[in-house]
Amino acid sequence: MSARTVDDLRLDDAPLALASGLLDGRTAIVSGGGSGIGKAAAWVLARLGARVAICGRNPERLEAVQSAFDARGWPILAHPCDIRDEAGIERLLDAVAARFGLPDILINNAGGQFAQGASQIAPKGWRAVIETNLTGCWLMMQAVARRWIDGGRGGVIVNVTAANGRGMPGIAHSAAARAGVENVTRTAAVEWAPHGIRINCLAPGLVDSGGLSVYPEAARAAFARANPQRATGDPWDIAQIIAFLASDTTRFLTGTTITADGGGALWGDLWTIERPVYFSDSFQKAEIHVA
Ligand SMILES: CCCCCCCCC/C=C/C(=O)SCCNC(=O)CCNC(=O)[C@H](O)C(C)(C)COP(=O)(O)OP(=O)(O)OC[C@H]1O[C@@H](n2cnc3c(N)ncnc32)[C@H](O)[C@@H]1OP(=O)(O)O
Ligand SMILES: NC(=O)C1=CN([C@@H]2O[C@H](COP(=O)(O)OP(=O)(O)OC[C@H]3O[C@@H](n4cnc5c(N)ncnc54)[C@H](OP(=O)(O)O)[C@@H]3O)[C@@H](O)[C@H]2O)C=CC1
Repeated sequence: MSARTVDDLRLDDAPLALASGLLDGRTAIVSGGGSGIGKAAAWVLARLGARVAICGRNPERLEAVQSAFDARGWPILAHPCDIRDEAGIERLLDAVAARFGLPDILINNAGGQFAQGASQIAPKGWRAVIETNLTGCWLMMQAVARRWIDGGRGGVIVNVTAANGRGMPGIAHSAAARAGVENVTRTAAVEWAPHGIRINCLAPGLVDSGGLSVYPEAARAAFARANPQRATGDPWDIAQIIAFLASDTTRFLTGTTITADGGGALWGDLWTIERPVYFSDSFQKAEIHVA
């Protein structure tokens, strides 16, 4: 696991931070479990003993993970679902209930965005990202929490957001959505604590998953230099922290956000679109055009 690329992932062999068997008897739902961070999370949770249900829009990706789990004898449910569709979420939860019973863990990982300057984003694009990264995440957490509350039992939610503390130049819609998820997490952590529901966020910095292919080549080339470690993380790094947050090891942790970004919140200049000349090393102040 030293080379931090998704191609090098050895999901079966990479060392686990937590004791195997820690999640024996638990059921976890992982949204976006067919690829990248969600797929790695599904693997970690299964290796720790959990039964796993994965969802996403693309059935082929889910089926590939299902086949891999079947080959290992790990219980899995692969159920296509768009997290923006509340009726679809109810069907997902019904399918999980029929197969495994009420889930114990929700990993709210599905999400994505496109890179575009803030002044250029069309209303439809803004709504698509907010619907996915904020509303979709919310619909999932509310639907699962309702079932826990109705069932008189608690559970654990991990919301995967993105490191947004210094803003996210080039993805303003996602920055707004992720900040919203982090705040509703703090709110729900208080409101749902009486029901034994714990909820936290994990905010990754740049992680070398297939999802990065949507960014311009020039921006991608600079990603690995945009933090003090001068490296991207890999999905396994993030998956281990997801499992940590999902386990009873963190039973005293709720309403918080863990940032895993190689120190990018402290140092580094990240652009998901082409870096404006204003921010280049060669920029001279006289170049500023003041009307
Ligand atoms: C220091 C700091 C550390 C910060 C460190 C953190 C950095 C974070 C880096 C994050 C990395 C990742 O998340 S990597 C993983 C990300 N994976 C992805 O992003 C892939 C998934 N992305 C998506 O699925 C899409 O982006 C998303 C829009 C959300 C999906 O929605 P839909 O399928 O409904 O959307 P579409 O139908 O495709 O498009 C809807 C509209 O959105 C707009 N739109 C869509 N794609 C567009 C594009 N490329 N360019 C312009 N506009 C676009 C158009 O208006 C579209 O309308 P029309 O014009 O009518 O078509
Ligand atoms: N890689 C990175 O550098 C970072 C990633 N993140 C976030 O981490 C999460 C995982 O990303 P990553 O693994 O890197 O990238 P991927 O693109 O591989 O993963 C995104 C997953 O979300 C699913 N998804 C997207 N939209 C929906 C939807 N509307 N309904 C259901 N599923 C959906 C996708 O499946 P499908 O397309 O089949 O629906 C896919 O499996 C995302 O929320 C991402 O934004 C945050 C910070 C940095």
